[in-house]
Amino acid sequence: MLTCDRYPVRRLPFAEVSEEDLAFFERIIPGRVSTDPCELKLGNVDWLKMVRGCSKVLLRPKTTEEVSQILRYCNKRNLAVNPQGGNTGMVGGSVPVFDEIILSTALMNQVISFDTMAGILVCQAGCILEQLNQYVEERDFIMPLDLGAKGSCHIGGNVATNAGGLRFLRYGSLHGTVLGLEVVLADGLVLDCLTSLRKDNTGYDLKQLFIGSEGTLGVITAVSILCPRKPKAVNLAFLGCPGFAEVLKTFSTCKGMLGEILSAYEFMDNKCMQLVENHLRLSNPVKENPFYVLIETSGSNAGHDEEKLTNFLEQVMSSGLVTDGTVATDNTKIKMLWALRERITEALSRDGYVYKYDISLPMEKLYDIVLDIRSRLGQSAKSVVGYGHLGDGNLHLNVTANSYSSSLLKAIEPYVYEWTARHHGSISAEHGLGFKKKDFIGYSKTQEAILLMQQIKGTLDPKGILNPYKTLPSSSS
Ligand SMILES: O=C(O)CC[C@@H](O)C(=O)O
Ligand SMILES: [Zn+2]
Repeated sequence: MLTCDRYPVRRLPFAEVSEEDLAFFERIIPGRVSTDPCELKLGNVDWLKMVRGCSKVLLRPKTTEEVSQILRYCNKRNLAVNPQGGNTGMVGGSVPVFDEIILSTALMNQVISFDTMAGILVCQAGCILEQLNQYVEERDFIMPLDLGAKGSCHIGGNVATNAGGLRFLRYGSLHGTVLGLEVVLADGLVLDCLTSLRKDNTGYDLKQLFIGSEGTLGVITAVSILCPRKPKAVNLAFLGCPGFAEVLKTFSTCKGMLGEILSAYEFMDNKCMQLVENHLRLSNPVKENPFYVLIETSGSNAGHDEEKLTNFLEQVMSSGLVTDGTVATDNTKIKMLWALRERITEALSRDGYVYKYDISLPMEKLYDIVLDIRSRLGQSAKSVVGYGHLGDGNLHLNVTANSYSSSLLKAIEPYVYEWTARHHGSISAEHGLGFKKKDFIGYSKTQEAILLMQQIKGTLDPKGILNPYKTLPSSSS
């Protein structure tokens, strides 16, 4: 179903792509202008198959200069543009809503430089996260972020959406690790903020505006990012907890006993475990429990880390916070245990139509909303699950049903957002607002803040050609 048929959205008065436009693009990027229906089918739909546009052209620039020429032209012609990276987003931000031109970063995939002393990587926006991680690992570093979608997401898309992921707890947000950006603005101007300095307090830090702006303020073409050293020892513990209170106490114990080597603390409920078992045929490595946690440590001395982890495990097992567990130090088992958590999204999408919520809440309230929604929806939902980045106070609440139903949607929204706002949480912790959540921004931001965002958008993109219908609320709402 087309997005414009499912959702109440009206096409803004942008121009339509003409034969002359296509000829112009062909002159700038010969052989990289696609009107092929099969390629467009892929570029028009998000990977969850929940939003679908009807773009008629997909452009694949290789250089910043090409992006600049394309945007300068589109801005003059009043043609709307949808920047697209790996198209792995969760909120419909990376696909057109109507017939916006798809500007893909897929061919902008070159590493520009790597400073082996400082661990600073400079690369084009279309580099795939997993490939970058391999590249820096060969040089004894790792990327500061890791996501389930690493095999296809682009670093430019990660930065544009301020993706969080599994290493956030240790290495923090991209607002801290991104040192510089090169961005092409709506009128084609190239904004070169691609520095690699750790410290630079000269004026406003403009790059921060583009981190998390979801392609609405400019197209990120290159990124400079600080990479941590590759840890010498990595351990992963997969533990079963009898209740959510124990999940929280285990976290607190873990912070005290493993603080400096802790690199991830993730949780999932038993319903998630059942879904990965049933849909993906993965097996539960521990005895059945209401909750499971994954604790990763990354350090520089295997012996020390093991001793710390053993003491911690003795403590949580003897106090009954954890009833069963398994530990992995070798890569194969580590990957196998991570898959149980990383592949929940995939298992959910095989369960049916998925309603996704990505919420920040005070940690002690994190699971209450799952219980509340589960009892509120009763039999009308197939599964209501909770999992996520507990260490960051970030819950992924997902509801599945056999098919899309507007009455089920009405039972969840805006209830979930009201609940979140009441507890001073965020209605989008790490996935952004995209198309699907933009009209709910008011639950997490004040009117003054939203107005200022609209003014910034108006200054940088006066015609509104960049990723329209995304991030900021539609003027009628
Ligand atoms: O599918 C989701 O809702 C969450 C996806 C991702 O952010 C994760 O942490 O696995
Ligand atoms: Zn997540």
